[in-house]
Amino acid sequence: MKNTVATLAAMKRNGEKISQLTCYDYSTAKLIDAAGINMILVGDSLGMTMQGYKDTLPVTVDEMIVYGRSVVRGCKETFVVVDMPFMSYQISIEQAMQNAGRIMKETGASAVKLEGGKEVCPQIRAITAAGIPVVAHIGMTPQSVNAFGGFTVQGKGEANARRVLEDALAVQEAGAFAVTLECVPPKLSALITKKLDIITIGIGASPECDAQVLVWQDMLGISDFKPKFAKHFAEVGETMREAFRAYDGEVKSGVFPASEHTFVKSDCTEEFLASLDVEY
Ligand SMILES: Nc1nc(=O)c2c([nH]1)NC[C@@H]1CN(c3ccc(C(=O)N[C@@H](CCC(=O)O)C(=O)O)cc3)CN21
Ligand SMILES: CC(C)C(=O)C(=O)O
Ligand SMILES: [Mg+2]
Repeated sequence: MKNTVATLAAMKRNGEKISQLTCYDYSTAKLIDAAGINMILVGDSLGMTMQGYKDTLPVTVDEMIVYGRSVVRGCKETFVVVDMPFMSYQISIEQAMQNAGRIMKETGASAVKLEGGKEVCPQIRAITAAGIPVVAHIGMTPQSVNAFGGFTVQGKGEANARRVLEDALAVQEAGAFAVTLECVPPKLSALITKKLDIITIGIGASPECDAQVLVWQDMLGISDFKPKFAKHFAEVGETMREAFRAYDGEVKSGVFPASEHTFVKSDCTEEFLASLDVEY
């Protein structure tokens, strides 16, 4: 079944959990789509996982579009959300709409996501008014890493908890159809999930959230990144390292390629090859 804003909202109403993974390429998108994952996030975390930056700030709209359209081509049923990168929506409503429009037109995604609470509600209102579904993202918003002084848990203490709840209510009121709660403590994110009609998507949050998201390299043990929430569902990184070592060994020992990996049937006879006498 194709996932849409309507089917996802119905899942929340029926108390069914929603799965989301990040993804940045076509081959992985096909695997995620075939597994029945409801949503993909083409996250600006690609600046770290795919490009090796220390944070997400250098990522551009053009880059999000290249990765985003690759993922969309791999999805038949999964709902694709693309992150708006740092400084592509903060400057003005006009800038936010222009970039959200470009992302939708040039990737074929079904929604955009942007970080922030009350301060980005004018942008959320304008983008949704243009018919573009918006996912908000509150709590630990990685594009503010320099303001936070690190990727640290937000919503600690009563004043911060109140602010996170107010942000959640504000983005819902502004028209977001879902909100990501990143590193928001469990009781607070459970309360937000109860209070909101829109979908809450947890990462390092509560199992009570309507949806959960993880970075795909983290859940497969491929990244060197191990925050508390990054459960490994397989050790694919170790499997890859072993396969690379095996390949290296077989190339160097001459075991690979074997005759079944070569085009034996298309070959010329040895007599003919011996008769070749070509000069430059
Ligand atoms: N590979 C990857 N996975 C992610 O989940 C992810 C990214 N990259 N890049 C963008 C953001 C950054 N994120 C982060 C980064 C670090 C922590 C972290 O180290 N958290 C500490 C808690 C710190 C505290 O106690 O305040 C932890 O121990 O989990 C969490 C989320 C989540 N996102
Ligand atoms: C970690 C998730 C929520 C994200 O925003 C990203 O992958 O960029
Ligand atoms: Mg992001």
